[in-house]
Amino acid sequence: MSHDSRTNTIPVIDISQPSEAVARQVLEAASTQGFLYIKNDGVTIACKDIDDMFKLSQEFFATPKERKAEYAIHTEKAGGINRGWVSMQGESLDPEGQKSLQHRSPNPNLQPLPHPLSSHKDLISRFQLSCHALCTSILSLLGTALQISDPSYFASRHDQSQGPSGTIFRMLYYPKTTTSTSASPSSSSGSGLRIRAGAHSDYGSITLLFRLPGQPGLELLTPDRGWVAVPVNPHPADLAEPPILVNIGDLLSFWTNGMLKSTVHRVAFSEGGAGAGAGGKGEGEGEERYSMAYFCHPLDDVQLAAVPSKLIEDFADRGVEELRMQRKRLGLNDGGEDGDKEKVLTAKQHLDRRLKVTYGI
Ligand SMILES: O=C(O)CCC(=O)C(=O)O
Ligand SMILES: [Fe+2]
Repeated sequence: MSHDSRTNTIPVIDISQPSEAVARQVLEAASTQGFLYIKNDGVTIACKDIDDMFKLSQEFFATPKERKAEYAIHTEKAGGINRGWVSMQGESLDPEGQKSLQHRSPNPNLQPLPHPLSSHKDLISRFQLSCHALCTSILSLLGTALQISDPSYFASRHDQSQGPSGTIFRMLYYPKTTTSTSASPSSSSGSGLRIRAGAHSDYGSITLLFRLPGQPGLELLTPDRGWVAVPVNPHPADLAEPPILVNIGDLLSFWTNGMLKSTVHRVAFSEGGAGAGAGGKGEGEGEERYSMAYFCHPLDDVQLAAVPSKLIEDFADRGVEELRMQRKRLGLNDGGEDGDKEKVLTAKQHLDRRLKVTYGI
């Protein structure tokens, strides 16, 4: 498996005019690669808000470490479990330096936020709500394409006005690495590759990922071609704005008998430059990197029973082995620690299991 500039064929889908044909395109990508791009129409999520959020993130991560540490993850000041500032090596999937701030989301009454975020609550709320609106559109298209009798089956179970959920918005910063960290055996592949976020799949239903042109590094694991780079903008000549990258998380995979794919991905930089350089003109310079991820989760008490869709029922036999492997990879016993194979988990129980594996809490 070599690290090179092979790209993949993740489609860019325009969902601004939703139709059954568009829904089928979304399902096709979600059930094969587990990744798709949504053309950024600038309406659901304002381009200026994305730019302003990145500027805010850069300002935040530039503040002194002691200031950020006051809002450390899981502390009361930062809003409790799975909220707050994560420094280097705070996560098990984080071998060489990724820093992040986790927001409970979307929430107009934002958790206590550190400077300078505390002065930009309107922007942060608006951005998170617009992310959620995009997730809702994607979930509705999936419901349509799966021919569920209620096409809003997924979307309504993610209606955040109906109760708490595990939805998290995360601002990420990968600092420039130093010589000493690059020598670390856990983080270097020995082939000039630095792993900045270890191989993992996401916990939730769907994730929206925002990256900056010139800062690639994301790779997904394909069954036939190994690690493949995911460019920030796959068609820079046609798309003035990078499309929004969407990936399916574990939960939507479990929920659909493995029909939708929760694909393993990582962030890796080659020595002397970020990413595999596969993302178009100007990419591959510098090692510092910022990204933002919106991890959309269903309401805590949603039961993750198989979705009432003929397509999913028909898929059940094929998905069995895949789901078994996925549970194993995630450190989840078959049926859970309580050994109850048939038990239907709620979204919260599922998230708690993943957090336990990641943070040991
Ligand atoms: O920074 C990135 O591009 C991806 C981060 C990621 O995969 C995650 O936080 O789950
Ligand atoms: Fe991820």
